[in-house]
Amino acid sequence: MADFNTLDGVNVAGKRVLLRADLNVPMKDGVVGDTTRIDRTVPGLIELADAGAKLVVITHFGRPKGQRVAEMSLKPVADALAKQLGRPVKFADDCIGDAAASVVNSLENGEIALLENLRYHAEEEKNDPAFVAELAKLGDVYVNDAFSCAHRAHASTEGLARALPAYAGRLMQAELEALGNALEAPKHPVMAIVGGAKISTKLDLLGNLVAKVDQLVIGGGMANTFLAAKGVNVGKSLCEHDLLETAREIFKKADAANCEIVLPVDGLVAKEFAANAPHDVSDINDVASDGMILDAGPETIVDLNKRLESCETLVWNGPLGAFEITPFDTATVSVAQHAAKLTKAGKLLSVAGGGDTVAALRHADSDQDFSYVSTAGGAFLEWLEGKTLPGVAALRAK
Ligand SMILES: Nc1ncnc2c1ncn2[C@@H]1O[C@H](COP(=O)(O)OP(=O)(O)O)[C@@H](O)[C@H]1O
Ligand SMILES: O=C(OP(=O)(O)O)[C@H](O)COP(=O)(O)O
Repeated sequence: MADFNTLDGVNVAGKRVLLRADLNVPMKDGVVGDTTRIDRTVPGLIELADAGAKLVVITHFGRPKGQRVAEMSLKPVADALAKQLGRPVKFADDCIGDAAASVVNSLENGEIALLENLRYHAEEEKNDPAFVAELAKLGDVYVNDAFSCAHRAHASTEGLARALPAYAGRLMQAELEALGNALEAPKHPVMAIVGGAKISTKLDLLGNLVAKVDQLVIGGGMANTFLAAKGVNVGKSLCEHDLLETAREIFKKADAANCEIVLPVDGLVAKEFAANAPHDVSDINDVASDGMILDAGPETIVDLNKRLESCETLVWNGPLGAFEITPFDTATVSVAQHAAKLTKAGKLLSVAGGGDTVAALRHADSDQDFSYVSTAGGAFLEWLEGKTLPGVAALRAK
């Protein structure tokens, strides 16, 4: 039995259900680029709406840092959500105050509304009690269906669970069950691939992850900080130069835990971040000082695919390159397809997660063949570390 409150047996008819979803989806030119997070949220919303709830969906989008950044409005997401639901979605252009209240008050049983980006208010990430109270006014019960945000102790993921009767949504429940089944006692050797661009928020967790896995492949933008920590010149590549000491600590922890850290040996280097930008294959020690490493190179790809063949389990968060722009999707696509092939042949258990990682696997046409694809990236890695996730802890039976 789950050690958190689920929706089983909860009567939501006529109640205002404040549901925290994660609709932080990849967006391209103002249009949702990958609907996985929406698709996975929809069945839980339909269950609640059909049970007669007045459903108020709240989510963040991007990192606007408390500002009303127009490109981070949820309006296009409301349209995509309505399309996937096959039902109308009312939209309020603020998540608190009169704008939110008037939309919520207009809901009939079974109707659905989406409120504007929670992170337009800096108080959201601060888990500010007054902001929690403002949000709590909009609901009779709270449902957290955002497993991919459960590693954040924010107002909408943690504070609200303390302010209202609180339950795990169906997606949250399914994610925890599926990850538990797949990875509670993973078969070794275990390889983790961690790439992507959220370096500062993911770097710390790598220090614990090295104790759980046999090989840690660091790729994408994340790799550059580790390469720089080893004295490699990464030119103008995405790199957090103030985190080099943290990266060095992780090398030490990996050594102590007998975990091999695998870094790229070559890269595709371009002078601009653009599709089809002129680029060279460069040895990792010869990156031009005005160049950016936008993908792993061919030698690295061969090495990673070979390593995968002697692994039993793969966990993956974060693409190996800027996969949205060709040809910098090459490494991600190749490794995804190889892992999918090994999984299909019954030789590998593969679990991947993260908003962009899922989009990358779809782009590689490999998502169907992975053993499990989670909507979560950072939260999934923190769960794997064995950390208590604040968003889950707050749902524990009280
Ligand atoms: N070498 C790189 N340089 C710049 N950006 C990169 C690089 N490698 C990957 N990225 C970017 O990382 C982003 C995904 O990172 P992240 O958000 O951490 O993944 P996820 O959403 O799956 O957790 C993608 O937009 C991709 O373009
Ligand atoms: O996309 C998300 O996480 P992920 O990149 O780890 O998959 C979540 O929406 C959390 O977003 P955040 O990392 O800005 O808190």
